[in-house]
Amino acid sequence: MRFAKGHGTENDFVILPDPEGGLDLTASQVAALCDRRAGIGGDGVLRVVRTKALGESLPPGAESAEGCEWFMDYRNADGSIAEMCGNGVRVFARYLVATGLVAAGVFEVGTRAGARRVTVEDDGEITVDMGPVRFLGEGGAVLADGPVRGSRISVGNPHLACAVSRPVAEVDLGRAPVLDREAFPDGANVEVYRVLEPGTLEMRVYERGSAETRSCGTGIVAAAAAADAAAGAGAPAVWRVRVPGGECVVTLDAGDARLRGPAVIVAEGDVHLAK
Ligand SMILES: N[C@@H](CCC[C@H](N)C(=O)O)C(=O)O
Repeated sequence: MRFAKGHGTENDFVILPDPEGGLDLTASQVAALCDRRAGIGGDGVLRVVRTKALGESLPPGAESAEGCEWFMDYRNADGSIAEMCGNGVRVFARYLVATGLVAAGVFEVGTRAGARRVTVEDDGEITVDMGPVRFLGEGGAVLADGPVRGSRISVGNPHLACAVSRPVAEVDLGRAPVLDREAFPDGANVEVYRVLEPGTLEMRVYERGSAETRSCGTGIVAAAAAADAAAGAGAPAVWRVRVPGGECVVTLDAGDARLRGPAVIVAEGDVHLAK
């Protein structure tokens, strides 16, 4: 099977072109592909499929994806399915353009959270209109080195964005955060962030289904939105978010968010899928 490998601020993905939807990708095949020793290695898999060829109906709320030519079938490294992946959409868009499947400019990508508009910027960076950012109240988690509290936020997928007062490098994300199952029935991605100056923050994330990653687009948006809300009147609305893998820019606009940053394809080849 052909594959490509790409990343957005070092959130890395195995890309599987399956335009006509013939591939019945199992969770164990995804986990084998994402294995960093026995496989290609990645935080997730992006299956590139025509929306018309999808062998499944779209979840409620994702109807707007029906009009998109291309659908990002996103899987976490453990094989679980997630509604949205902000860096994944940017890498997916880069792949579509690099392979000539779509002309550069502005186009839409279908996801399980609905259609997402993508802009290929003149400098090569990719901006995604991430849709609405929904605040769902407060929540908490227990990390390896203690409890944290923050905002429960949906960016299509669930997040808990927690402000911390120490450098994020000092937070122990070596173990899966323990979440309150009632507040997070589907689990959550947990971000720890610290505002460095108005409009700039640093963030690390423990992703549902993928453990700690070096960046997470939806998590970057969730952290920026939480910081912006905490800043109150006169908040910057544009946030530079530094993550271990680089930096992205989030623009918050009337409840919606745009995410801008680099996305690159680094390899392509053939891979044997596990049985
Ligand atoms: N890395 C992604 C988020 C991927 C999905 C997440 N792990 C989940 O299960 O919700 C991003 O860039 O947004």
